[in-house]
Amino acid sequence: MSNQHDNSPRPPVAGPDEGPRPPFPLKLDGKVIKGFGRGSSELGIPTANIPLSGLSVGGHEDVDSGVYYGWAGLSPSKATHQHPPHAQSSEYTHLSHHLQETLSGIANDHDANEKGAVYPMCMSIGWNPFYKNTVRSVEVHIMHHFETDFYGSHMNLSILGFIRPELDYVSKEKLIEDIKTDIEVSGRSLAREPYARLRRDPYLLEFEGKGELAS
Ligand SMILES: Cc1cc2nc3c(=O)[nH]c(=O)nc-3n(C[C@H](O)[C@H](O)[C@H](O)COP(=O)(O)O)c2cc1C
Ligand SMILES: Nc1ncnc2c1ncn2[C@@H]1O[C@H](COP(=O)(O)OP(=O)(O)O)[C@@H](O)[C@H]1O
Repeated sequence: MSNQHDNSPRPPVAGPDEGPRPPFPLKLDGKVIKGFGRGSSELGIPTANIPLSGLSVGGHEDVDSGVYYGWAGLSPSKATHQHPPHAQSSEYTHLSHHLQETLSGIANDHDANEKGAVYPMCMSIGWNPFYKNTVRSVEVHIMHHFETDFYGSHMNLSILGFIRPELDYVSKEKLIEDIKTDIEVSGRSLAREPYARLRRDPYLLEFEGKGELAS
């Protein structure tokens, strides 16, 4: 965690091409709560926060801090109804045109319906050393453009791979640059068939009885 960002080139994908290797998929879920309000305003990259208790649900308190990728299921809300993920390839945020096309190619009718919606995501678990947070947080950037926020929605996460440890940065610009690279790496990693297929995991749209995990 005390690692400092350097300028070495980053690998284009993370995790084996054959598919997720244990402990992945890691599953965790929780209600979307308010974070520190920096994601959108300071970084231009909104991140949906879920309580850290979401981690203990699956017995993953010991999960390493760092950046991960996978699929996120969101319970039905105004946000998920307005823009189903397969509506337009350009709805994917911060991704090159080619990757937008690839990811929209693996979207299907199961992705957004009255049960909710499934999206590609890139997330950080940790202390945000750049901001010197004193509590650990779970922050998820969904690679989709939403017209409204979705606080209060339930989010089911299937984490399929680890990208990198948390780093400290000399500037906000360097942090943003690395998060954008994380998003590209996530898109490329998820587009591989063994990972793309897990978008249809029924768990992602199971929300019944999960309200008690919300606080
Ligand atoms: C993909 C991704 C990677 C991140 N990597 C780091 C990191 O290496 N170091 C760090 O201090 N914060 C990292 N962050 C966390 C940001 O600092 C955090 O999202 C920002 O503080 C917004 O927080 P807020 O939504 O609680 O306001 C990352 C966030 C995301 C989404
Ligand atoms: N693509 C997206 N990914 C994640 N959250 C998003 C996205 N688009 C809109 N949001 C909304 O923005 C909120 C996060 O905004 P942010 O500025 O990071 O504030 P805070 O950290 O205070 O919650 C999320 O909780 C969600 O409701």
